[in-house]
Order: sequence, then structure tokens, then C-alpha cells
Amino acid sequence: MASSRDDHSLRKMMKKVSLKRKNLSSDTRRPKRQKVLKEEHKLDELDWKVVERPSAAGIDEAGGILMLEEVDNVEVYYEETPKGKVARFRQVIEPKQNAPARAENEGHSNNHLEIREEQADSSLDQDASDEEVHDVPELPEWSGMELAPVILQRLHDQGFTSPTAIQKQTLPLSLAGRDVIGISQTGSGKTLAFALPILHHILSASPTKVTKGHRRTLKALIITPTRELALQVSEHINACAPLRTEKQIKLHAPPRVSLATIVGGMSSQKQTRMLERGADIIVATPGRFWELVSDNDELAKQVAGVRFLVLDEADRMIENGHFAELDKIIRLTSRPESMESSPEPANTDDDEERSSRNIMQTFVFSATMNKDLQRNLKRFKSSKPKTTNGTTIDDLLSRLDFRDSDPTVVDLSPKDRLVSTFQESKVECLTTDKDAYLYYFLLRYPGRSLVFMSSIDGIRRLTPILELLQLKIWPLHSQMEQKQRLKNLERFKNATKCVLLATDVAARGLDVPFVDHVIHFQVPRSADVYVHRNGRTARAERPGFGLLLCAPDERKLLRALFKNLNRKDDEVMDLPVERDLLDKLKNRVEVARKIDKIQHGATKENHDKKWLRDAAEALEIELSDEELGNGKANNEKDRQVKALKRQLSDLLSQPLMARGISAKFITSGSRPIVDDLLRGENHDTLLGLKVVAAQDDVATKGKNTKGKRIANPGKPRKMPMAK
Ligand SMILES: Nc1ncnc2c1ncn2[C@@H]1O[C@H](COP(=O)(O)OP(=O)(O)OP(=O)(O)O)[C@@H](O)[C@H]1O
Repeated sequence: MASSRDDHSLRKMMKKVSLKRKNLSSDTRRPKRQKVLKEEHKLDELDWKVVERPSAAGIDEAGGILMLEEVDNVEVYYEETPKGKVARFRQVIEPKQNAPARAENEGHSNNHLEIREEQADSSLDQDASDEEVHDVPELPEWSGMELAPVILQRLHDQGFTSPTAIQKQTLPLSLAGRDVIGISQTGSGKTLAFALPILHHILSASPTKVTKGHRRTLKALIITPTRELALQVSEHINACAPLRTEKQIKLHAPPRVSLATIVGGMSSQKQTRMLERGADIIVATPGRFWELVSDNDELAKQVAGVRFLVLDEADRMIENGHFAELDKIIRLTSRPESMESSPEPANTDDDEERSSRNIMQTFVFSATMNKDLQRNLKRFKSSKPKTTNGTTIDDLLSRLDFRDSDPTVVDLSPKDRLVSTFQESKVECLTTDKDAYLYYFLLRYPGRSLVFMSSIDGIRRLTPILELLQLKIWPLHSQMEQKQRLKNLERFKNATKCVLLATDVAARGLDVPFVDHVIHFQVPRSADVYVHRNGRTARAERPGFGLLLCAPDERKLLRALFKNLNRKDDEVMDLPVERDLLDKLKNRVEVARKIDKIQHGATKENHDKKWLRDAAEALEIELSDEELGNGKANNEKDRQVKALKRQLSDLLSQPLMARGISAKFITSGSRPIVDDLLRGENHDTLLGLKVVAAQDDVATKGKNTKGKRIANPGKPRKMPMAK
């Protein structure tokens, strides 16, 4: 430690001396009038730089914009060409005080970037002391890990005073250079379990000198199955990386740890630029990353020499149609057959490459991974059936070239695969009644609810109905634009009483704090999906609640699901439902459905009519109002919608009273609501009911299918929370 400090001071001194010398010599050489250079560039060649944003993932109020870039000193002018006006861009290179006239003296062109980076680089060295943590926080629970002080500081800042179980068990292994397969329940902190060793490795090395022609070497490649998860993983890593001082930001000093997020749905040109600048860590989804790496030999080389390879939610990766790309990426990180058996590099010119290839660490994490697979790992190590075309998780793991002869499997998943702070329940009802039960649940237990549906069409059908019922609801599915997906996710994160209606694109890994309820509108198709969906609530030891809506034709599925989880379906508690209220809500739902049906039909018709109008215009024929559908039928529909909307608004304005409540004499009913009113425990919209958490209501009133009360229905424990 002492010697590294001495080294550091020495470097600082030397830097000052060399800076002085530079200034001195430049003063003597600086010409009186400096020439301003103007150079012609293509849009992509300009000196773009990423703009600091409040949220690391960039998904904030700015409308879901993923990344902002700006460029200084660019003149835009227009040139007349045979094809019309074309915009041209000219970078204006003004001489800098600290690095004057280098372009002229050394004949360099386009050295603006170089000058800026050189300044940044010197500032990094000068500022290194700012980055140091002077008072390493006392975090005894982390002490055995020997993590870099700045990481401890950042963990402390986030209130992470002790490692979670999976972190405690895997970090000593990964910090000791081992390959790790980590399996632990949803929300148990797996992201930092694989991210902290990577950050520690980068921060323990001396900072990379970022100058033109010398960019960062890629240290870690993290692959995740969905875009949202990739952005979230980046956000979690950034939250543990050193903060930049104001001075460093002002001087455009490069960050100590540079991270690039490469996902589909955003400009690949921007991502290419980011990669050209170089990054220590890349977090990516397989499709887009393969698109970029297959076109870029330099990047492929970097991937081949990567120090850490991480597959997050590995088992999902084989499901979502990107297996082929993932396989090709994995192949890049594999050693050629000749190197596999030589743990120590031979003494050749390629020594450096050989040694980096031999020490790559592989981390594979998920909340679900079957036991056979874990047992099979050792078999894979020896047999490596790399030529099979199947797409099972076994197959995926068989393709990984673990450098460790004995990768360690840390499996902390609970036996019934349920998080201990999670309470589940179910409602058995007709398919046609599901909308009403959902509406009932959302009104009865207001909170942040994530509703999973098995089809995009289902989401398209239900969203407008719940909107008509005046719920705050946003859809999320793969056919939406990425920007809109992120915007809706961010809205969901920031509101309190709201609903996100999503497909399984939101089932894995998403860490939305304080999701109160997960509702399965249909019985999920596998136990893994059920586990991951439920994992969006009850995270980091907080309480959470899950509700399954099961139609008669789904009963068989339900039984199979619970059998898979080693449980009986009749152990699951039924949600207690106030039937009177449910009936009233059914009326509202019915009217909302009618309105939507007419409006939906009208939208479709308008779409068809637009096509007809356009065709008629192109053929220069005139169509009558009747033919264009502008006639009586349309007016009739408008009238119907107006009447139904009036009816719905009427229904929505009527108070919803539980059985046994008198609206006129609130003290006379069979329910003691006055006390609740006085204590402020009354439900806002359902008169006569108390405000109660769904899990508490189920625990006290719930019965199972056989009508039995369960003595200890697994009431969620309240645990100490991280900030
Ligand atoms: N040591 C810690 N102490 C307290 N909270 C932590 C700790 N480590 C991580 N967390 C928090 O716990 C939450 C869940 O972490 P994370 O998203 O990594 O879970 P996960 O195991 O990857 O879940 P999933 O399987 O659903 O992807 C996050 O909000 C994270 O910031």
C-alpha cells in the first residue's frame, strides 16, 4: 500500500514537471496568430462525446432517450448537388492553450480529439487523489472480501452494509479467480455478485491511459437476454463504480471505469462510436452485439482476449431466439483446441494473448437452473459436445470454454423455489370474468402492480378497457418501440398506484423497487416463468404478493405447474373476494368493454377506409360518402359510444359500498366503519373496507380450495431493508 502511494506521488510530480516543460516550450514556439483549421467530415466521423445524464441507463424523464451525444465546434453548411441540397459538416479546430499549434507543428490533422483527451488524461493523473477514498467506511461484513476501497465506499453510499447470501458465497471464489455458476432466488443480488469482481479487477490495475490510438482494452463482456435488463445491469454497475469529481467532468476526463451498453432498438452508429472509443465493460444483448462484432475485427479480437465473460439469466438466453448469436459470441471467447490443454502459456510471440485467453473467468448466473444441468457440468468439461445444434441450457453450457478445470456451482435456490417474503394466492374463475377480478384486485389493493399476460393481443385488448376504468396503466411488450418501452417502464417506476401490463419481456431480472403485486392473468407455461415473474416483487427481502387467475381449462396446467414446484395446487390460498362489490365492478367492466369494442371496430374501419380513399385518389375516381363509410352508420356508432361513456361515467361516480353498509346512516350498518374512518384506515374507493395489504388479507381471511384455513400460511416476514 505504502509503495503504491509513493509511486503515485512520484507520478504526480513527474506529471507536473512534464506539464510545465510542455507549457514552457510551447510558449516559446507559439506563433503570434494561430490558424483555425476547418476540416470536412462525415457525420459519424465528428468528435461526438457522450453527455453526462442523471440516470446511468438514461431512462428518465427525457422520454426514454437512451444516450445523448454532443459535438463541439462544428459548422454545418449546405451544398447544392445534382440530387438537391446536401448538408456538410466542418469541424473547426481551434488552437488550445495547453497544447498549442500541434496541428501545424506536427502536421497532424483532426487533432481536436487528441488534444482534449490529452488534457483529460493529465487531469486524470492530477485528480487521482480526488478519486481516492480517504475514509474507507467501516463495513465489517464485507471485510473478508478485500474489495477496492472505492467499491466499499459506493456500497456504503447505497446502504449495502452486508453482502447478500449469494454475494457472500460467490465473491471469495470469483475474487480468487475461479469460474462460478451462481443460482439463487430472484432479487437476491446476483448482479453485484458477478459485477463486483469485475470492478475490483479494473480498479486494482493502474488507470488506462486514454489517448488517440490507445484505447481501453475490453475487460468484461456481460450478456443479458433483454434490453431492459442490460440497461439495468449497467446502472447497477455504474452505481458501484467511482464517482467523477466536478473537475474531472469539466475537463472531460475519461471515467475510471468505462462501460458501454449495446442493445437493439437504438442507433447502432452511436454504439459503434462508443465501442471505437473503447470500454472496460460491455453489457449487451446477443443480437445487437453480434451484429456489431461480426463487422469489426478489432472488437472481435478484444472479445477473444476478454478477462471476464458473464451470462446473466443464462437459461432465458436460449429461449428468446438469440441462441445462434450467443453461440457465435461464445465461440469468440473459446480457445483454439491447441491452447485448451496448456494452462501455462508457451514461450511464443503470442504469450500475452495466450495468457489472457487462459485466465478468462466465466460467470453464469440465474434464479432457475435445473439440478441435472448442474450435475452435468463436470461431464461437459471433459466431453465438450460443441457440434450439436440443440438449444437447451445444457447445450449452451457445453459450448462455454470454462478455463477452470472445476467450475463451482453455488446453488442457493429454495426448495419450493419461492422467496420467503413472498405470499401467493389464486382465483379460479371463468375466462370472461378475469377482467372483472383483475379490476377488483387493483381497486381493493392499490399499489404498484405488474400484470403478466401471455399474448401481445391480450395486452392490446385489456389496456384500453382498464384506461376507460380510469386506472393508471401502461403496456410493455416486444412489438412496442424501444423508446416507448423504456418510457413506460420509467413511468411505472415513478408512480405509486399503477399497473404495468406486460408480456414475459418483463419477467426476468427487472429490478423495479417496491413492486407490490405480480398478477398472472393466465397460468404461466412453465415453473421457471412463474418463479421469474414472481421475482419482480418480494425483492431484496421485501414483502411481495402474487395472484394467479386460473380459468377451468387452465386447471390441468396449474396442477402441472405446482407439481413441478414440488407442491400441491390446493395448498395455495384463494383470494378473499367481496362478491357484492365484484358484481358492481362487473357492470363497469361490461360497459367499458362495449365502448372499446365499438371504438376498436371504428379504428379498424377507418384504417381500411383510408386505404380505399388513397386508392380512389390515385385512380382519380370519386367515391360517395356511403362508399367511404362516412354516412349514417358512423353517426350511429358515435352516438352509441357517447351514450355508453355517459353510462360508464355514471357508474364510476357511484360509491362502491361493501355489503352491510348504509350510505345514509354510516353508524347503522353491520360494519363498524366510523372507527376506521376516524383512524384513517378506511379504504378510499370501497366504502366499508379497511386498507389492508393483500398478503395480510389472504393470511387472515384466505382459505384454500378445499375451504380449509391454513394455520401458518406463510405470512411475509418483514426484513431490514437496504436504502
Ligand atoms: N448487498 C446488498 N445489500 C442490499 N441490497 C442489495 C445488495 N446487493 C444488491 N442489492 C439490491 O437488491 C436488489 C436485487 O438485486 P439484483 O437485481 O441483482 O437481483 P437478482 O438476484 O439479479 O434478481 P433476478 O433473479 O430477478 O434478476 C437490487 O435493488 C440491488 O440494488
